[in-house]
Amino acid sequence: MVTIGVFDGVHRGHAQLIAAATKAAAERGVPAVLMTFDPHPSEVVRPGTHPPQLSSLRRRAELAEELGIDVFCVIPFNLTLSAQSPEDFVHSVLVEELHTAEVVVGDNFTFGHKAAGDVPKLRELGERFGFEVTGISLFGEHAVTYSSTYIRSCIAAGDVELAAEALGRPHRVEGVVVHGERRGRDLGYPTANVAPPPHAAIPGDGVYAAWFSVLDSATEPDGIVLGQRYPAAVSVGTNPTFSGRNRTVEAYVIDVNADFYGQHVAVDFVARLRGMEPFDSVDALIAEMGNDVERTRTILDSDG
Ligand SMILES: Cc1cc2nc3c(=O)[nH]c(=O)nc-3n(C[C@H](O)[C@H](O)[C@H](O)COP(=O)(O)O)c2cc1C
Ligand SMILES: Nc1ncnc2c1ncn2[C@@H]1O[C@H](COP(=O)(O)OP(=O)(O)O)[C@@H](O)[C@H]1O
Repeated sequence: MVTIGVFDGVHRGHAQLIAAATKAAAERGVPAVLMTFDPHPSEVVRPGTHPPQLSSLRRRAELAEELGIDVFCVIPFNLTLSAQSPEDFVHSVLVEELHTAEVVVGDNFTFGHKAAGDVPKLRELGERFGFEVTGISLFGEHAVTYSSTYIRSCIAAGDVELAAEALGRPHRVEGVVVHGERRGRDLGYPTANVAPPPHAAIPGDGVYAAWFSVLDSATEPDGIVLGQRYPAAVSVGTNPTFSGRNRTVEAYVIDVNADFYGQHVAVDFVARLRGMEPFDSVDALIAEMGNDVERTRTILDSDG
């Protein structure tokens, strides 16, 4: 039993598809296989068009496993694969490699050269090669169909609450903590500057309440439990008060004093507090940061 797609974000629509796939696998007594592609097909077909990425491959694998997928299979996407006809793709990958008994996909699934294959085409090929095809209707709420594209636009607009509703969890930005301008400490708010991987979907400039966690580490920071979430007030932007140029993601971890440099960390964006502002004075910025921290405490207290 195979389900196929990019599955970026593993959102609630994906979760429904995966639920149908794992159920079908259990009924047949076969492993539930999720087949995905890397790099993103659009980057291969039209270089320079990589969409902002909601989740790393590793994170997608973790989330798929939590949802009951047995085998997470990554097909290296390249021009040769993109040039395959729908028939060749199905024959070489689904039939010869995986001996698929059933394929579960979303109703909008397309495959093969120029996305010429669709669900009816897959059904036709299923009849020819002897596998069943289940098409799942797309899931949404409040008059929107949940999709990776929709969630990317929520995140770009800074609406992390809407993104979280569609994802079923807050949007996560992962990265390594790097050195910044060494200003935070003097302001009274040291910030862990998170350097995300290329293409990561970063919320629009602003200040956010978020959960911060250290993911894995050779030397865990003093007083920090790996994987545990800590409340943080997070700034995304160029620090216009200081006429900064680089866009940074910086987390002030509340009530914590630890050395985060070099750590692999995650920031889970829960709520947007305000926009990024150029303040007239450093004191005005510090006062506003104090407000941000108090609001973050309140929001995350009720978030559990
Ligand atoms: C909660 C919070 C809110 C912030 N809001 C702003 C802001 O509105 N305007 C701004 O210029 N910088 C803002 N910053 C960023 C600070 O300017 C930045 O953290 C400080 O310059 C330290 O930079 P450094 O980490 O490179 O040393 C904010 C930072 C935090 C943690
Ligand atoms: N509560 C905290 N939240 C974030 N970072 C902290 C905290 N306490 C100590 N730190 C440490 O301070 C560093 C940030 O200090 P800062 O003065 O902002 O310098 P820079 O931005 O140049 O790294 C973080 O990378 C981390 O190692």
